[in-house]
Amino acid sequence: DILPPQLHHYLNLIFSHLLSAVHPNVSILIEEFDSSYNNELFDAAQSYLSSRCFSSASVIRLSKPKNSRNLTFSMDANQKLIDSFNGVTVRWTFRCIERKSGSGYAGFVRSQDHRFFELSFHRKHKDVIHKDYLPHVMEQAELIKLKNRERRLYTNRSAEDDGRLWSAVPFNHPSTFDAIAIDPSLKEDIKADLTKFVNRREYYSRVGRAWKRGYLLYGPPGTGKTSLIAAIANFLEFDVYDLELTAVTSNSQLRKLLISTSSKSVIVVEDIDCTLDLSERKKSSAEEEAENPPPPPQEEERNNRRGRRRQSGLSGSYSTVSLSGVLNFVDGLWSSCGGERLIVFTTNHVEKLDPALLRPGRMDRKIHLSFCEVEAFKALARNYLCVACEEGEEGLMREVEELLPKAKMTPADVAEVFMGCDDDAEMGMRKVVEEMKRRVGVCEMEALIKTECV
Ligand SMILES: Nc1ncnc2c1ncn2[C@@H]1O[C@H](COP(=O)(O)OP(=O)(O)OP(=O)(O)O)[C@@H](O)[C@H]1O
Repeated sequence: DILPPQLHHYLNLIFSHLLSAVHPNVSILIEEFDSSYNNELFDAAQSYLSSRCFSSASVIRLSKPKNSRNLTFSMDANQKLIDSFNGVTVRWTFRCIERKSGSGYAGFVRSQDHRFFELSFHRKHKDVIHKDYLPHVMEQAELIKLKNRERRLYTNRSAEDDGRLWSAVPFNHPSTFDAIAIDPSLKEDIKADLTKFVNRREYYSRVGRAWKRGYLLYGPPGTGKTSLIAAIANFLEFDVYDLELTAVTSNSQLRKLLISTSSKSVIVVEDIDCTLDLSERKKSSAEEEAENPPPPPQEEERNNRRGRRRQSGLSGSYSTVSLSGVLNFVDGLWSSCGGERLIVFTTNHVEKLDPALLRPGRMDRKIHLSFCEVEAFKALARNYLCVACEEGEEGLMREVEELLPKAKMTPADVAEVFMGCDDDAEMGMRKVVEEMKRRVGVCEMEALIKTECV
């Protein structure tokens, strides 16, 4: 207190010079989680170092994620790795500290371990590290990611168990547009729509809209809704996020889930009518918000518990997410982080859905998938039996054409019959005609009983 400020300043300078002479190195800590979300720099460092650790580290962890094509190298705890960049030498250390109790986010218990990288270098290189080296690490990691890119299927169903928002497995669904049996013109129309969508980055930015598109697929079970989603993801080479609304405990958790999705992804909510309570669907979202203001923290926690109970099947099966939460999701405010996303809802009962959900801008395309028609049948016969219906099996094909409209067979029903006949095309066609006749017979019998009752 008695020293004049100028002297203070000089003494400080002298001490810091002395300190840097004794401890010339500084460290940057890069933690796995940044408050609530995955720290992208940690992920980048992990990818970057995995490419280097094979040649430099003395102990390496090697793993092969289930169904993945690639091997993953990673550093063991407290393992050190020396890297150099433009003549600057840096030292990376991987640290893993076991936590006593997990601290949660969004109601989850996070992984018990506190994992982070420690990057050490001489303090005179601070600027190079900050301005050049770290961007270089991010860039290299991006290249590695592109090279090893494996599309992933994310789900929030069991993610809670390992403390994450989403758990992921490689996405290897074999469905393609070639294998999907739907009206050929509808197929071409969907492909053109998707291609146009992914090529319109500039357009969406110019008109000030989130770069997202909403599809609703509706129709009876077994008409190919799930198969079409997989075909779309394969066509666009997008990841898939399978969002189970009944496992989402609140609107705020829904937001967190959506914000953590990556660009170039398809976000799927299957059977939306079964997962969202639409009993008050005639209310506008504003009315609903007025009636259900955001709950106080204790209430939110109660809702979370209720959500967990629902998940475990103890009470009902609907999500605690409200219609307005889902409408906000479809409106895409959360996707302000950029990047294209396709949102797909499926339902077997389109009539149960709130008109607010269906309006253009929310659901841009409504695609009806229905019972098997002639073109779809021919496509299935080609795929499953290698039969070109135009040439062979003409007699049976004529019967199929006659019976198909009355038999109400879904593509799944037809595929099931064909699957049972291995590669025997004639048997496949005969069996499918028999099945159609049986169904038409049942329909006629039911109609007869109905008229007799009347
Ligand atoms: N249009 C189709 N083209 C080719 N295969 C189909 C088609 N529809 C159904 N299938 C076959 O039937 C199986 C079930 O279809 P899928 O699960 O896609 O139907 P869905 O409409 O999603 O049914 P649900 O409403 O019960 O979920 C698929 O594995 C696929 O082999």
